[in-house]
Formats: sequence, C-alpha cells, structure tokens
Amino acid sequence: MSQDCTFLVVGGGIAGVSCAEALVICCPSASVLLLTESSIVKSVTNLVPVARYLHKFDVREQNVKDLRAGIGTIVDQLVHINSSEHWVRTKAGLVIKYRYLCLCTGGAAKLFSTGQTELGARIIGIRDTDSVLELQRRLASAKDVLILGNGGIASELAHELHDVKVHWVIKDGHISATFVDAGAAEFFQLAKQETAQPTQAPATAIKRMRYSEMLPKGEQQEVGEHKRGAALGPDWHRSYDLSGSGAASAGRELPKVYYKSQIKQIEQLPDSGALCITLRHDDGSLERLSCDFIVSATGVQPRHDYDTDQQLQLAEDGGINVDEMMRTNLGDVYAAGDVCTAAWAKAPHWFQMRLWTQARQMGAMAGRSMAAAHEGETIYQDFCFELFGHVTQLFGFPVVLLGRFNGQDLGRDYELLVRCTRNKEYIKFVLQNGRLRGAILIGDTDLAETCENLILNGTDLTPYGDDILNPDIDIEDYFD
Ligand SMILES: Cc1cc2nc3c(=O)[nH]c(=O)nc-3n(C[C@H](O)[C@H](O)[C@H](O)COP(=O)(O)OP(=O)(O)OC[C@H]3O[C@@H](n4cnc5c(N)ncnc54)[C@H](O)[C@@H]3O)c2cc1C
Ligand SMILES: NC(=O)C1=CN([C@@H]2O[C@H](COP(=O)(O)OP(=O)(O)OC[C@H]3O[C@@H](n4cnc5c(N)ncnc54)[C@H](OP(=O)(O)O)[C@@H]3O)[C@@H](O)[C@H]2O)C=CC1
Repeated sequence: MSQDCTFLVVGGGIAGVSCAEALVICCPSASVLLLTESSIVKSVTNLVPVARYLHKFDVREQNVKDLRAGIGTIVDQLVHINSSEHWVRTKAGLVIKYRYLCLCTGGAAKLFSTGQTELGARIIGIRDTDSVLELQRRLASAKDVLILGNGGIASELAHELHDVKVHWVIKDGHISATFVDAGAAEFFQLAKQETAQPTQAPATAIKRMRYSEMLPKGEQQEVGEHKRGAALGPDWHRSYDLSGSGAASAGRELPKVYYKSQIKQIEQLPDSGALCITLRHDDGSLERLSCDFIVSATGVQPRHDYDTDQQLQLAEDGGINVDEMMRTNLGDVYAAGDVCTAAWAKAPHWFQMRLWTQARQMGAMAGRSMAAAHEGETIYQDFCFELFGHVTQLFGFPVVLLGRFNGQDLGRDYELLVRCTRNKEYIKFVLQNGRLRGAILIGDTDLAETCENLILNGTDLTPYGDDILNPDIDIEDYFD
C-alpha cells in the first residue's frame, strides 16, 4: 500500500490544519495530504482583530472529511519517517511518499509522578475530549479533588468545578502565575469572592462545538488503543457538567489554595481508598489533606512518538527544534505548534508559549515556508513573531497579554505601572528605560491596539510620567 503527495502534514490540531490550509492557498495545484489519528480535527473560525496584530478567534471542531477542498485526508497514525528517502509509514502499514513533510503532532499532558506506579491511575491530566470524560466520570463520585499546577488549566478548573471540595496546590505565592502577577491574582480572587454567582447548571452545548468528539463510538474513526485527539478548544469546560458528588460541599465553594507548596508524599488509605497527601510548604512545614484523585495540570510534553531514520534535534523542553522558517534539522521536514520549540534568535517582544494563537501562526508560517521552498521563492518570517500577544478569559474576565507582560527575561531592570478598578479592570504596564515592554489588560480596557503600537514603536513614555495610566486621560487619544 503506498501513496504519493507533494506536501504531507501530520496532525489534525490547529497547527496541522492551518498548515494544510496555507498550502492549498499558496500551491493550489500541488497535492496536500493531512494524516491524523482522529477523525475530528480543529480549525480556526470567526477570526476577529482585537488590535493590528492581535486576534481572537473560535476553535471549531469538524470531521476531517469536511476540511476545505484541496486537502486530502487519511485517518491513521504516523509511526516511522525516512527523511533521506522522503517517505513515512503509518500504523496501518501505508507508505506515503512526500516531497515536504510538516510534523504538527502537538503535545500530551505532562503528568506529575511520585514514581509509585500503583498510584499512577489516581493522577489524571486534561488534554482532549477523552481526558475530560475521564475527569467527569471521576468527579461524579468525588468529594475532594486536588488540582496541582498554576497555569491555564488549573486556573480554569479552579473556577469551574463545583459540588466538590477543591484543594489547589501551587508552587507560587499567588494564583495563575503563568499568566498574571500577584496584583492581578488578587484582583481575580476579590472579584470571585464579591461577585460569586450561585451555582448554575452548565450550558449544555456551545455554538462552537459543531461536531462533538462525543460521537457514538461506531461513528468515530480512530487509531491506536486510545484515541488521542487534538487539544481542547476555548470554553471547553462549558460543554461539560463538571460537578462533583455534592456530598461534601454545597455549590460553588471557593477552592482552598495551598500557596508555595509541593506534594511530598501520596499514600492510599486502606479503608476508604482515598489518597492521603503530604504537602511540603516552602518554609519547611508539612500539611496533610485527603482527596479522591489528583488533576495534574502541570504543563505540556511535546508528542513525537514515531521513529526516524536520523535523529530529530530536540530542545531541552522536549520540543523539536525549528528555525525561523519552521525547518527541523532533517531535510525537507518542518514542524509547527506544540510539538516544536522555537530555536531562532527571537525578536525582543516575542517568546514561545504553547497556545493556539501560536499553533495557528506557526502552522501557517510552516505552510508558507514549505510552499516557498517548493516554488523556489524567498520569503521572510511573518510579522506576528515580532510581538507576543494572547487573548483569553480568566475567572470570567477578558484578558489580553502583550509583549513581556510579566517582565519575562527582563531581569530586575524594569518598572511597573498599575491601574486597578475593583471588579472592573486591572491594567499593568511593564516599562524599561521609559519604553513599554509588555502589558496585562484585564477587563474591557480597549487599550490593546494602543499598547501594541507603543511596544512596537518603542515610544519614550518618560515625559508622560504616571499620567500614562491616569483614568481621566484617554491614552488612546494621547497617542493618535
Ligand atoms: C484544556 C486545554 C485548554 C486550553 N485552553 C487554551 C486557551 O484558552 N487558549 C490558548 O491559546 N490555548 C489553549 N490551550 C492550548 C492549545 O489548545 C494548544 O496550544 C494548541 O491546540 C496546540 O495545537 P497543535 O495543533 O500544535 O496540537 P494538538 O491540538 O495537540 O494537535 C495534535 C494533533 O496531532 C495528532 N497526532 C499526534 N501524533 C500523531 C501521530 N503519530 N500520527 C497522526 N496524528 C498524530 C493528534 O491526534 C492531534 O490531532 C489549551 C489546551 C488544553 C489542553
Ligand atoms: N486560557 C488559556 O490561555 C489556557 C491555556 N492553556 C494552555 O494549555 C497548555 C496546558 O496547560 P497547563 O497544564 O495548565 O500548563 P501551563 O504550562 O500553563 O502550567 C503548568 C503549571 O504547572 C506547574 N508545574 C509544573 N510542574 C509541576 C510540579 N511538578 N509540581 C507542581 N507544579 C508544577 C508550572 O509551574 P512552573 O511554571 O513554575 O514550572 C505551571 O504553574 C499550556 O500550554 C497552557 O498555556 C490551558 C488552559 C487555558
């Protein structure tokens, strides 16, 4: 069994689909094939500009057969790459000959481990639909759940779980540390206390879930012992009932946060089967708690579980190293999205975070870059890699993060300017030598485009002093 194509893209997440879409636009007469192990793929829809270079969008699930015309599809799993002879082999034994290959195989949840294999089944991660169904199943009989980690998933779950006692264990001194600073964390916590809503039944479906990965088994095409689809889409938690057994708590109790803490030991209680957790706090003290299971929201592990004839060069974080054209070290092999690590000399206002904005940008960049190589053209890296931008929702608030929003890699050589209106907005500017280097905008601030311009233009803001965030001055007008 063999098949030929010019461009082979592996992975039906946002990176893979964006790459394949860019290829059919740039090279309409070439054959583009998307190989993915799940019949449900993810693509970007309703793209709305929030500023000049910043967009928000919905992530749509669709059946792989419904992808745009020009993209051939195969549901199967990549198991081997022979890059010198330009072919791959799939789990079903299909050999696909390609001219250019792009690996967009995403990531898997990086789970906390105690090394005690017998407890492994009590620690779960969240990545795709199957993993949420597993969470739901366990919640149904749970009284206490421990969430470990302080990033995107932990922040979402701490906000969304109800009818269950939530123990949130974090290494840091404040919540949601991968995205915000201590001030913004306090803003969220106050808002949550003061504007707490009574428990509401979760909306049954949202408009973005056009195709559900919860199709009856018979209607799904899947490969491997466990289907592992693409990462979940925005508002994923609104499509599932994330309630516990309700036995221990009523409604939406605020989570109990254990700051500056790490798990030291886990034991299973012989009688109840519950887990007894010993935490070690940074000051050396110990604390015990019990829970039914642990959600390990501790980051992403790039996924490349296929072999290659020559070794792929990997970064320290396990991602496949790519240059500014998304090329790996193997000839004619590219990579994009969560599976790759940006190994180029980065612009002063950009850094990598494994987010769907970047999956989309990298996928599209890889597609354009492969097309240019095929046509013998020279292209340059897209402008989107000049400025980090992320639009999201945290604790029910719209959030825009720009540039080095948490002073990332600026050492101690920067100043912060903050404006906060309780339960309404939190604005933080990160300034270095009088220039805006990054910003956190929480609430409906309408400042994204102004901040984007100020960061990219390197405008000297020293003459304006603290007025730059004076609520009586419209800074949008100031810099028009
Ligand atoms: C719960 C959750 C919430 C999130 N929320 C946000 C958010 O609010 N905002 C945000 O910006 N980001 C969010 N993210 C991150 C975002 O989803 C990812 O960064 C993005 O989806 C990565 O896209 P990708 O295409 O690189 O990888 P994936 O979506 O993981 O897709 C990889 C694809 O490759 C396929 N594949 C893997 N191996 C093989 C193989 N050997 N053969 C064939 N196919 C294979 C998989 O089946 C899958 O289709 C969230 C992630 C999670 C888990
Ligand atoms: N709204 C959004 O934009 C959302 C984005 N996402 C994305 O999805 C992906 C997966 O999310 P998530 O799993 O939350 O990953 P994140 O990378 O966002 O966060 C991981 C968190 O776990 C902590 N951590 C890592 N190892 C340990 C450990 N052994 N013990 C305790 N804490 C640990 C990290 O701390 P440290 O950094 O100090 O190592 C960090 O706080 C990420 O790419 C994330 O950006 C997910 C949900 C929502």
